[in-house]
Amino acid sequence: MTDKLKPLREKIDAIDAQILTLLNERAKVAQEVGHVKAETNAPVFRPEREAQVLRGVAERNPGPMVSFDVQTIFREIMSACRALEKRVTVAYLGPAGTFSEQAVYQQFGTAVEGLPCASIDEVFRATEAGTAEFGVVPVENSSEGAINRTLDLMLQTTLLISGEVAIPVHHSLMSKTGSMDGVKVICAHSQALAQCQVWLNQNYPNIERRAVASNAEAARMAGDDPAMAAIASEIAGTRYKLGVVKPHIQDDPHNRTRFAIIGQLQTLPSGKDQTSIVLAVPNKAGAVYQLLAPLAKHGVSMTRFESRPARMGTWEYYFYVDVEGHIHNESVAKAMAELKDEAAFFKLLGSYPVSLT
Ligand SMILES: C=C(O[C@@H]1C=C(C(=O)O)C=C[C@H]1O)C(=O)O
Repeated sequence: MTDKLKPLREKIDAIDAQILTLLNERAKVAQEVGHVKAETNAPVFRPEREAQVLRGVAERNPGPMVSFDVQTIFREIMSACRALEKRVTVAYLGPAGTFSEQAVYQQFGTAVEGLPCASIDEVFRATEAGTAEFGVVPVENSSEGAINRTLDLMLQTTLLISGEVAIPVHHSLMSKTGSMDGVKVICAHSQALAQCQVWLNQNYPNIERRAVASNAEAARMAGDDPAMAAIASEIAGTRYKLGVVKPHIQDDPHNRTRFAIIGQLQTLPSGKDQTSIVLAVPNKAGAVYQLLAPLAKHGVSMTRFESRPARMGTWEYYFYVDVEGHIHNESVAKAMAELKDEAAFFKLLGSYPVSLT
């Protein structure tokens, strides 16, 4: 056995030596890119370029490595290279261990400076103030729909959407002891409680459910108090030394949350992009139908349509619309210009690469 392994391990050692040399060659070029950018004060993080690199390695991947894993590795390589130019600071809904933190790493890799914030409002404030160059905020969940606070803040902010990232959301029931003996309350963010309600009704209908600021906060509380259980990610559970009572209790096994990367950056076209806008229409018959006509006219596909009450005491709405393509594409630009003319209110939220996952 050892005789057979020895030459194979020598092969791996030789390949690793080559990988190491190549990684550092790449890192040196990234440093040069950093110097060029510093001369012109150009942005360090370029989401469109990173999306192209990640799509490219998946397209060219000959296997046997699966493309998802190749992309994970290249994301980390780019993250480390980028950190040699400058370590980007990213605000997110904390504390550490939340799905928002996972979304940060999914987009930026782990060579970033995370800035955990107490609320979605604070993520916007920290990014607007420049304390963080980017913020990561939840936009919608596949089971529960829009994250209304984010949509409302998008309306007011001067920031743009620079990118998006979707992550699978798996909730686990956890407690200090790993059992439900003596547990009086199950804590989680209200969204997580909603995403697990069928399972909770079937399994623990008589235990009180309490909504807290975040799942990670619930995990922290459960770590302090054996009478509390938490619904959170297992990452958060590990952080607060919880035992798993039952993994993956979310009602939808494909539960996902989409996050927006917000910042000052207007991302350039990557070749596979999306544009987000907010609109309001005059209060008259057929207005919404008419409003969307420019999309059909210019062959622009709509991928999302969400409404929010305008909260001005009347039955008026803001419409959050995502379309395929970048504002620098002629058809999208023309459709947007016409929409803007027609609408009672129009705001471009940004154009950015479609998320890989
Ligand atoms: C090297 C660059 O800077 C960053 C790092 C990248 C990389 O390592 O490939 C890609 C884009 C940027 O976020 C670049 O802009 O090309």
